[in-house]
Amino acid sequence: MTILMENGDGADAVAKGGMDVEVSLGDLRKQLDDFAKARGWEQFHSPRNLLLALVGEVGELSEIFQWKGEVPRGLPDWNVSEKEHLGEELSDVLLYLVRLSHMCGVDLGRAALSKIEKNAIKYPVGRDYSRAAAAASSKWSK
Ligand SMILES: Nc1ccn([C@H]2C[C@H](O)[C@@H](COP(=O)(O)OP(=O)(O)OP(=O)(O)O)O2)c(=O)n1
Repeated sequence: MTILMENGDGADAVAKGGMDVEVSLGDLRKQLDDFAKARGWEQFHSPRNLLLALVGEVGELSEIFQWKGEVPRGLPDWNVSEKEHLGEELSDVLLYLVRLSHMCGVDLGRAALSKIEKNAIKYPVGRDYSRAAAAASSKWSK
């Protein structure tokens, strides 16, 4: 599975013709493998440890938004340093997720594509999703 990494100001950079770098989950998995091997950290990268590290990073990500109230898409009022910090925490979450999946023997790209297909079946196009609460409930259509 390939994801697009945006250099610069996220969605704005793309709109302004900023450079995109293509990165595959496989690339990240391999780099994380090399990173852990080089430091003798494989012994610490058990599924449970990685899950706890992932949750910790989700906490750090949440702290960035904590007490700010709702923020508009694209975060137009955030400065470069705030966006850089956000990018770092998002990356920590992604990297631990990729590593955790690998250590659990799950092909994350394949699993994600399959889940998107299941989501599309569960939430078919054309239904009334105007009530957000209804769209979030798995029982709403039964
Ligand atoms: N045993 C470890 C420790 C770190 N990392 C990598 C994955 C994360 O991308 C990043 C996390 O590093 P830190 O634990 O230093 O966390 P932060 O970067 O968030 O630093 P801080 O908590 O000081 O803000 O390093 C790793 O793979 N295995």
